[in-house]
Amino acid sequence: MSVKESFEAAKKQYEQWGVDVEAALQKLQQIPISIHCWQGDDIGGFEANPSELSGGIDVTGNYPGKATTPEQLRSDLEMALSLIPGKHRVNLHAIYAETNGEVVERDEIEPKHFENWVAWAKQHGLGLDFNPTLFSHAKAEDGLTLSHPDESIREFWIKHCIKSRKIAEYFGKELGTPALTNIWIPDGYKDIPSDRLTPRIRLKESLDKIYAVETDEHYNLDAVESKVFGIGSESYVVGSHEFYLGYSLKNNKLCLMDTGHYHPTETVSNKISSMLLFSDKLALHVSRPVRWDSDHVVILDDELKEIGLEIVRNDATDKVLIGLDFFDASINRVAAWTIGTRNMIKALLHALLLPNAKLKQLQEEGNFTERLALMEEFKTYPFGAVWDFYCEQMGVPVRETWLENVKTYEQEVLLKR
Ligand SMILES: C[C@H](O)[C@H](O)[C@@H](O)C(=O)CO
Ligand SMILES: [Mn+2]
Repeated sequence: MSVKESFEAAKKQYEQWGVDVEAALQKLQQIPISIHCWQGDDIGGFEANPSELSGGIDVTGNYPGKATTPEQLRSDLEMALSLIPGKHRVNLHAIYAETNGEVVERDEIEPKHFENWVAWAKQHGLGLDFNPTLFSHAKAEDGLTLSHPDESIREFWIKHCIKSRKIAEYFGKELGTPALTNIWIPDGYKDIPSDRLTPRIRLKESLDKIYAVETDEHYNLDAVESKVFGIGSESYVVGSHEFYLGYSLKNNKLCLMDTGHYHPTETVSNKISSMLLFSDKLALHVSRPVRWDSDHVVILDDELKEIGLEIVRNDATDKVLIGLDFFDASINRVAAWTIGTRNMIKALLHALLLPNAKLKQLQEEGNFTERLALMEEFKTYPFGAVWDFYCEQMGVPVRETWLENVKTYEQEVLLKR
């Protein structure tokens, strides 16, 4: 059976339950995923005076072919994007500035250092998102930045964040789609703090100063990302979930939830509906924590499907800005992007193909038997046939055939670096 024939047969099965498969595919095309550039070079960046990766995050593995120049990174991203159905976004960090070998301090970065990225994004019809980089730097060596007791250090990072928001605003203006500027800081303590409040007061004051500088919301949206612990901040993180949830609600910012930043049995999927009741938008970093915030490549597991469902059945595809955040250097990095991003899209498609209205109705009626029966039976509906058709229709390889493209690219490009 051809991909189209399998699709037609699958479509009939879904249609029996009132699922409009064509409409689902249309909708799916309109959901952008923000693909993080840092999977391609193990969060190295291109600064003229680079520092070792710090901030309590870690990339393990030594797979050959890592991108070491902006051109290589863009070429690798192009390769991955050619294997991923749909039009997406690329998420940059400040350390990906291009300064022609000149040392430009982080508090001095300008839009001109990202002109090549913008030209490239225009060429490929991509949106861009942005992150100030408050780690891998001498002024973050003790693990404190915006909450640092030393005012001059705080001021340095405040300026860096303001400059970053201006760069994102430039992205938004140039590309016609607002950029999300996400602030994540590593600040915290290894051991039990004697004062949890004072660093949080300082963080709040620093954020207030950053956001006192206005940007146009047509071009830049602001997000803040919390964390539960990191390497070296096991006992206390200044920017906890409660801190940023409170801050974002009070100050009309987006709360960004990273799926690796919560306690092991705490799920982000269960938070989305509550948060959307009190906030127009929220943002995600979809990752896969294995025992800790290990940032493994995203797989199509139950939690990913549940996240897709919460976005789709709550009609929140325009309200939840989906970004990815994983970095695995033990496998081919182009494959890592491809696997993780395709899985995120699969989770959304899976959700779009469920009879969500019917399932909601069963719950309202208290018919939990039928609710469970249908939810379980739909797990073996021919979702794969619809996914294959979507890939074919969008002009990207069907099923695992994309692996051949990656292997050829590895031989011809990556292994020659
Ligand atoms: C590189 C990212 O900004 C970083 O991973 C951050 O988003 C994070 O999740 C830290 O744990
Ligand atoms: Mn993250």
